[in-house]
Amino acid sequence: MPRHENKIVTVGDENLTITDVAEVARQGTSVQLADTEELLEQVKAAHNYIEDAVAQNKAIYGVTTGFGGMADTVISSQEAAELQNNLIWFLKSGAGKPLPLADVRAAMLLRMNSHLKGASGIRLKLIKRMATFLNQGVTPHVYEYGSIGASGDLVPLARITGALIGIDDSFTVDFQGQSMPAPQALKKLGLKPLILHPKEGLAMTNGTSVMTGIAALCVHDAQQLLALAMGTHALFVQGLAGTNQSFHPFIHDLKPHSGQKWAAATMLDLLEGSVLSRDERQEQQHFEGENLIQDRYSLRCLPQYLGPIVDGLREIAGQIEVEMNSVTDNPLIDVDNQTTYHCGNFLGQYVGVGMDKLRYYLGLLTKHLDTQIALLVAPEFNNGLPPSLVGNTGRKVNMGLKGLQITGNSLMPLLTFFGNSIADRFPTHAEQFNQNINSQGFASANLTRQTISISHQYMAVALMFAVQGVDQRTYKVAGHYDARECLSPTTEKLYSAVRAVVDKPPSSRRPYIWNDCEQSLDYHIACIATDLAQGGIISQATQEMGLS
Ligand SMILES: O=C(O)/C=C/c1ccncc1
Repeated sequence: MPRHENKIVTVGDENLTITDVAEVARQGTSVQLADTEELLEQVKAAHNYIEDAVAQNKAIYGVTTGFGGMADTVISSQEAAELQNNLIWFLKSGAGKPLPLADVRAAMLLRMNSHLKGASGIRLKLIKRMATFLNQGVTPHVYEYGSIGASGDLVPLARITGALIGIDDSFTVDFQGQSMPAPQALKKLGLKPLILHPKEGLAMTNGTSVMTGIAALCVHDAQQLLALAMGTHALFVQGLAGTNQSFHPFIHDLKPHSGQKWAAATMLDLLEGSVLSRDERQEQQHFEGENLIQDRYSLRCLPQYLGPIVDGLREIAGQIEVEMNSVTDNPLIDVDNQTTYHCGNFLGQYVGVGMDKLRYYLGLLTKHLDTQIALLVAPEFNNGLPPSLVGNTGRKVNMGLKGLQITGNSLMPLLTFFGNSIADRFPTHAEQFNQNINSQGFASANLTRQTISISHQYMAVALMFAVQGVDQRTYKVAGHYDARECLSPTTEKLYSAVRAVVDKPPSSRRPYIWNDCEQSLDYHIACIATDLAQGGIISQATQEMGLS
């Protein structure tokens, strides 16, 4: 994992952002606890409240009672610690493949953050242990199935907790790339195994941190995909010799949805200075009836189509940030009033519904790109480009980007399929009817992670079409194939980044794809998709373009 040497994310005093989560989870940025006296006192006071309550045999759910549908069982103060340690055992029931390490890191960061609000009754020692794991690159192995997102992510968080305390060798971790039993990892870190105190097992496991961690990373990636889609559309408009007139502010001030206005203004900026698209902000260019006087809907209605996606994504990002900075266990301890509240903040409904919507938006986003590709390959609609964007038309056996389009066509329906919701499909009898309503937030976040990965593959295909399209439009306009000279200066950055990633420098003599047999398109897709997944050269370009 590349380390962000200079940055440290402080946890506990301010709200964490989605960027903070992405940096800690993926780039190895270090974390530190805010050392505000008041904050740390609050955490200690909540734990003391629990210790006192147990000593006095007070009835508190999950502390001196059994769990969930067995909350009618009385637990004595002598058994109160064992109850918590046993919780980790009965929840050791995950299934499937391991979750990506970055997702588990995100989860640990968010669990720390939640506990530092001082309403959970957990020892500072345990919270600090999560920081140590994050900073030392030690990540518990967690399974990808096992949470219904109702009493939070009980099963995945139990794996994390068991590893943090080193309860048994069957709880394993990744220690800087090496798999090992958690107790061995603790030894290497100079830490001793811990026994959970009353409430601590519940405080650790009863929360939305895993699904929210995954969701935060998905939102981060989706924002990047939206930025990239904008840049790619701007290349498509240029490849198709489209107009910028439909993005004129006059139009969008008359239907002023914020996402629509943003999309229109962004397209105008992206196309500024292009000699490939038609600049018709003032008036219509020369028209002789050889083509439609206005562009087809996928170009002309671009802001109206993308607007709800832009606004929707913004809303989801806001909700995920609130969830990230929330306390999500039960019961919650009110130190000031020396009392506890039974509640259900662990229900991950905002994550479930938000991630359902996010996948739906990703499906819509790709469907639109697929439509532009369909225009680009059809001589009837592409304003004079060769069929399937064949490079060397003199070589009759060349079929151009036919296979590439089919690959894109195989991915797009998958993405709209994944746009189906899961939050509305829940097990009706979960946990003795106690968790009889549940969010499926974890499943929804996991499905979204898969959708993001397919979207990266799709986006690679779209970018390859965009590059070939603008090269061929350049030839029509300027008699050579080096699109850098004709593109708007902003979109030139994206174009050049793609050419760099596939290691095919632009040339005035040939477009990106000339003869079919001269490159492996599957290899190019893989190079671009990997660059996108890693936030590489192409993401840097969208940042320089002011898109992300
Ligand atoms: O009802 C709750 O608040 C929690 C339920 C639960 C069930 C199983 N394990 C841990 C917590």
